[in-house]
Amino acid sequence: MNDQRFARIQAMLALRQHDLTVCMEQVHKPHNVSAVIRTADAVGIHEVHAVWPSQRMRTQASASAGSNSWVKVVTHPTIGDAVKRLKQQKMQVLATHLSDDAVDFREIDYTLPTCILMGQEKTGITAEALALADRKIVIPMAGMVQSLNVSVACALILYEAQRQRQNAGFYLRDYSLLDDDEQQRLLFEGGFPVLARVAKQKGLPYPRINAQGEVDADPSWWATMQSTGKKR
Ligand SMILES: C[S@@+](CC[C@H](N)C(=O)[O-])C[C@H]1O[C@@H](n2cnc3c(N)ncnc32)[C@H](O)[C@@H]1O
Repeated sequence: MNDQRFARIQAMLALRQHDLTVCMEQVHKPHNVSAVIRTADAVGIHEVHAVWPSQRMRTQASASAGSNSWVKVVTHPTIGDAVKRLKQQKMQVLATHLSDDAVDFREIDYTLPTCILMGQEKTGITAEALALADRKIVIPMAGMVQSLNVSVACALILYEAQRQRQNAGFYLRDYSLLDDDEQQRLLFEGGFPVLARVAKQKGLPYPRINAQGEVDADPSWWATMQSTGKKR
């Protein structure tokens, strides 16, 4: 890949906040899912979670502006599975909830490993999610409507987290805290999208990207990439 692209992806990797995430509980409108993913990318979130009964989540390309390829979406069959995994990662799990006993979202310390649970468009957060969460948070409302759009609410909270993390120096790193395999995946898929697509189709492992931003693969890997797969 060219030097500029390589430098840009490396800079993005260094700013990724490995311990900040969002979990969408049955958020089902594609434009909302895509808008959440787009905001996640903008604040440097590398992985978001979704409770979704089927594996495939529908997103809307125009609302995500390409951010889908940079943000990994991990789906879970139940909220219990999702929260279990997040707690294994030592995250504080914050449920967004429109209730009197929820705390103002600006009172939270987002420099701690944090997951924000967002609820379904119509029905909101489930009772099960509320029971599993560590705290409930709310964005104060002073108008006539009861709630905000889910992606708007998510953006407000994520940018408060971004503000706190920026003040704490979390966006000043020049090295990435993501694990090496994940950095390599993003460098290959972002730097060589056509090769990545072919490698995926052929079931080939991704090669390493070297310090110059080049594909470091042996001749047999290239030969398999170029083969048509047809028998002669
Ligand atoms: C349209 S709201 C759902 C409204 C639903 N009737 C309820 O009572 O929760 C969809 C989601 O957006 C988020 N949300 C919207 N407004 C919010 C607010 N003022 N504070 C916190 N979260 C909010 C929550 O995640 C909520 O579950």
